[in-house]
Amino acid sequence: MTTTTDDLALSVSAPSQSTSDRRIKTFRAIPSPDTLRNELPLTARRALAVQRDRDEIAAILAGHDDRLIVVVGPCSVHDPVAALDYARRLAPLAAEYADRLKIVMRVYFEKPRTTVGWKGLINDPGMDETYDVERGLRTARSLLLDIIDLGLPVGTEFLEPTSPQYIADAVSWGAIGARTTESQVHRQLASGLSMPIGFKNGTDGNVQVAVDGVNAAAAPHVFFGVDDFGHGAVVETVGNTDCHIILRGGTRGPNYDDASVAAAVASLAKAGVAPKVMIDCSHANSGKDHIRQAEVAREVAADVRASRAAGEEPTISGVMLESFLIPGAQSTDARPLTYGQSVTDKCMGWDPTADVLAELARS
Ligand SMILES: O=C[C@H](O)[C@H](O)COP(=O)(O)O
Ligand SMILES: C=C(OP(=O)(O)O)C(=O)O
Repeated sequence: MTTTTDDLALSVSAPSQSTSDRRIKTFRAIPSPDTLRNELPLTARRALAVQRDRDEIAAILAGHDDRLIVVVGPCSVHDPVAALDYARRLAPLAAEYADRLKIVMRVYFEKPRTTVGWKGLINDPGMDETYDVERGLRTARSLLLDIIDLGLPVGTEFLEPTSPQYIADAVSWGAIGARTTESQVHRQLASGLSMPIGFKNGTDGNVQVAVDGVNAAAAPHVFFGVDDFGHGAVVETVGNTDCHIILRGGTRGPNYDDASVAAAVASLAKAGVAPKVMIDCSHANSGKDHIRQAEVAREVAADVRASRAAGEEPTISGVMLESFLIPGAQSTDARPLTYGQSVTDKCMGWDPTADVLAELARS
């Protein structure tokens, strides 16, 4: 290659200008998934429990088990002590209603934001913008193991495409959120995840994007990822046929009424997907009003009861509730923080949660 006078002039005026990483402040190394999993092992006993729970959830979604899946717990985990305290209250109810409900604790470590905000315990465990992701991953994994030891299956939203490598072995059910349900990256991810996955409808209420997500995740994919040792890798998946949609309402209002559920089932049938739906009683279905969540859950319970009484197989196979020890929500900036209260969306308190679980069990 010949060097021109222009090249020479450029190299003198800007000798070390790189075109890459112009907006990156730092890269910080973190342990590989393999290192963290060895440090906090799932163990054979817990792995058996996770596999049994995944199988039971998949059987409910396939219509082979007529229990109702109930994903219940805080909007987000910020304090592992309070989350474990919640799990200790939930575990006896999960055992008591086990013949009618499959209770899964909502243990959400990654929060998708409408614009900006705290992104969850893995991203910033101190909620102080120190972003100690290594501590976040360790705390998250350790909490999952403790909850499994109480006999509860764990459900979480998968948001970062590489974080599942650190925790997914301990998760029995997963969600792809309303803000990422249309994302190819998340559909590919779901196609390789080992547990049933629910796709939320879009924030605008578009259900078709969730149906498309279920269909896309059922197919095999090849994409960029990270292997167990943290090395860049090409990932090939076999596809995940245990996926379903979650109706969470949208900007035009709730979508858990009979007509909306029937329309969603018709879209699923048209796409050749099993007509199984989970209703999120929170978010746009409750207008983000935590007190309204209980009413939504009661209406869903009545619907399930009515279809059973009519001898029909209910299309609603699950519900989701955002619930914590103390009702409502507080700011992430509050100091001191109120123990057991959400720092993201408003949650139902413990007592109404226990009442709703009893009602769902009766349905
Ligand atoms: O479930 C939690 C929130 O609704 C979601 O993360 C969006 O939060 P935001 O609108 O407060 O950013
Ligand atoms: C972020 C959540 O919900 P959605 O994606 O429906 O907004 C959530 O369930 O925490």
